[in-house]
Amino acid sequence: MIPFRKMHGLGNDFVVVDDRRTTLGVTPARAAAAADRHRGIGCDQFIVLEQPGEGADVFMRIYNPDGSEAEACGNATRCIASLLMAETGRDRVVVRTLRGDLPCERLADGTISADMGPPSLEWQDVPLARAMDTAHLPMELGAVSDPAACSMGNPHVTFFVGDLDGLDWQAIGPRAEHHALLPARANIGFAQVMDTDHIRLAIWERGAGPTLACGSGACATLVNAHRRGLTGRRARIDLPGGTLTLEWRLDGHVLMAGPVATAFLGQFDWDSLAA
Ligand SMILES: N[C@H](CCC[C@H](N)C(=O)O)C(=O)O
Repeated sequence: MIPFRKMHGLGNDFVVVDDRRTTLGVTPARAAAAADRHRGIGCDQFIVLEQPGEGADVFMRIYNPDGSEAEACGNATRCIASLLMAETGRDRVVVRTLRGDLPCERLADGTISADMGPPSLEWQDVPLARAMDTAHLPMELGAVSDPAACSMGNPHVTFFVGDLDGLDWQAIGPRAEHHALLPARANIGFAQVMDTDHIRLAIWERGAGPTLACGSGACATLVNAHRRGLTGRRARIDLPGGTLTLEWRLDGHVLMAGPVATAFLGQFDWDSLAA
């Protein structure tokens, strides 16, 4: 049997397996089977801990429920950082991901902060299908249009909307995710700017659909809101599952802080998931 830990940040939930001293045989299909909420354990992302090599405390691999691999996941970064902090007794750890090394810190109030690195604002880096200004994409989908895009290692598109509650964003999300301008698909944010330091945000995640929160999406939203002159460099971002505190530092790095939790521990085997 394979032991796992079920964790979440603001209800963005993860199955975490530790493959640092074992070879569990994780494949995209197996990760997808474990993430299935009806036939598996169920989660927004399936997280595999691996040996990092020099310079980091752990390598974190991230699978979406459709089996695709994500380069970044802000909430899982914070969850895994808290695990490593408990393991090492330290209040600072470095989580290595496909996106790079992300330094994390336990703050005085017990929340976990992650340095998600600088965004990429070039169209090739998002990536977009052709050269354009990433602050204004020629994309119109029913009630929403003119989004901004950036990469936090993974691709994000942000629509700024007047009234989030009145918007059927779950219908627009999958159409935007698969839009022809987005060759690697993208995570799609719907942001209502309440004030220059306060945003309400709903996210349609690439490969996962609607989630209660998305950390990298919150980072991208602050970046895009500031580029559009809608907010300052710090904001509280309210997601369906709770609140994240964001700062786009002057050195370009985006910092994101919020709570993490372990819901339960369990065990499973690949064969019963495949049934
Ligand atoms: N929930 C994650 C993001 C997962 C991103 C994934 N859906 C992708 O394909 O990029 C977060 O907290 O940042």
